[in-house]
Amino acid sequence: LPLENKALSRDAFEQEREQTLGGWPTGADVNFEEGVRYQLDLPPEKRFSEAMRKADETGATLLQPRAGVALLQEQIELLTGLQDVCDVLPTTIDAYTRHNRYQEADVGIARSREAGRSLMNGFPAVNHGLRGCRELVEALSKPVQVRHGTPDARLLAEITLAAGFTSYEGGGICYNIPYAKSVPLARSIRHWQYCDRLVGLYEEAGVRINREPFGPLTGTLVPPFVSHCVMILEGLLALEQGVRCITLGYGQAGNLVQDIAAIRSLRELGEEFFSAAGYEGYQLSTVFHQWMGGFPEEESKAYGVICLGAAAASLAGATKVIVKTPHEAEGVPTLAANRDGLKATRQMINMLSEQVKPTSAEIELETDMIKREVRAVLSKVFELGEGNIAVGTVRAFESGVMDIPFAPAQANAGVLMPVRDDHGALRVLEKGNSPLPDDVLAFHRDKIDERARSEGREASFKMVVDDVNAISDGRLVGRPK
Ligand SMILES: CCC[C@H]1O[C@@H](n2cnc3c(N)ncnc32)[C@H](O)[C@@H]1O
Repeated sequence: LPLENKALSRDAFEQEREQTLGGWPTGADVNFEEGVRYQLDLPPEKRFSEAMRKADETGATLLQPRAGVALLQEQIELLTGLQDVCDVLPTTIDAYTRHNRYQEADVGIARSREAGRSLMNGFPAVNHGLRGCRELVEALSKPVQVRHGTPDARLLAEITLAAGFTSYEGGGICYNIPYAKSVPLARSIRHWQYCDRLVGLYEEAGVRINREPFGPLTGTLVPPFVSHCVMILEGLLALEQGVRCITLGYGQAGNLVQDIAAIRSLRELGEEFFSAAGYEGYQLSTVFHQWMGGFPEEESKAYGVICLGAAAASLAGATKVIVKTPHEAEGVPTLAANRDGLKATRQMINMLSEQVKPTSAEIELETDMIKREVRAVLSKVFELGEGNIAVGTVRAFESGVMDIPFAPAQANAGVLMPVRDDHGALRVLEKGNSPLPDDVLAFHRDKIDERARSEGREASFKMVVDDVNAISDGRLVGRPK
């Protein structure tokens, strides 16, 4: 498949659609015009783009959990049990569906029915099909989003969008590099151009669907500039396919100054690059994911992590926060645990939302640093692409210009290495082939040296390992034992 950054033609799209809808019997129920009519009939309070627009208008930070179980009635009960303590709803999709293994998802459904409880780690929306997904949407009073990790998410998009989901998470980079081992990047990017074109066709028919690239990536010490570059590239690729409502994401790193700077710079860089590319009339918002790394097992300590994430999201002015639960260290949370994480987050945000957002010289410095890093990397990506950012992205990963720490994908170089500085901010210990300017690299090195001196040890991979375990062990910086 030629990889170009051009809106897919209607012919190419229709041809590919035939084959996509044939991927599982439930695809046969999907009819685009019927899906558009269903979407147009949804009331505004069930439309994600409306909720995000109002939140940015009023300066609110919306709360959203993750939630997905195998069976339809249980998913309806679960989301019904969550919707009074959150602002927008998820449906987290199971791992079989994420890898297009619908036959095994069928078995998972049957075994869950026999067991009388969910034996899957998410909702198999393709197997439940248009009817099941519509029943879910109709049972709820708030907007619902598809959350998953699918390199080839075309059939999932066709079914869930026609069913009335009004937001779709993911992208060709963010759902490949952290989620797949050997899916060629060109292929996942191309498949996500289909998903974005489908959203573009809904948009052209008057239905605004929100698209949310997955910001945290591997969720392990990812420096802000690294995920920001992925967010902006996926935003540009989506805009070219006709998407006009985009939420750029970022995973909490832990240092408050850096997290606030990360969210503020993400929105500003989004505006900068999207308007420089000539796009206008789009809706841009941000989402802050509460800590995605290892969690303390004790629920009391888990609440500490959840509340720091809630505070950071509010102080940063994020449009939305993805909420964790006190069961994070165990696995799929119970409804009660999910509700408790949301209520603790709501308490924190309510207490902060009336306060003046803090600014400081440190936040300004961090914001400026992130912007310089992103501009340096993206200008190299554009150069590599010779006018085609899709090809530029592939070449950037092949050459290590873009490199995501701790990613399983063969497409990822895996040389760039982050480490926390003495205040817990993420710095670059090993730059790999990242084209960061020398003075920026010197800034990172000085910050790391400061920690090495205060800990009386050399900066090393040992520090990184200590940082990976620090928060589950009760702190931010992985100090020597
Ligand atoms: C981004 C994926 C990791 C996060 O996603 C949560 N997660 C995964 N699957 C489910 C599910 N089926 N229901 C509720 N939360 C879920 C994990 O706990 C973790 O925080």
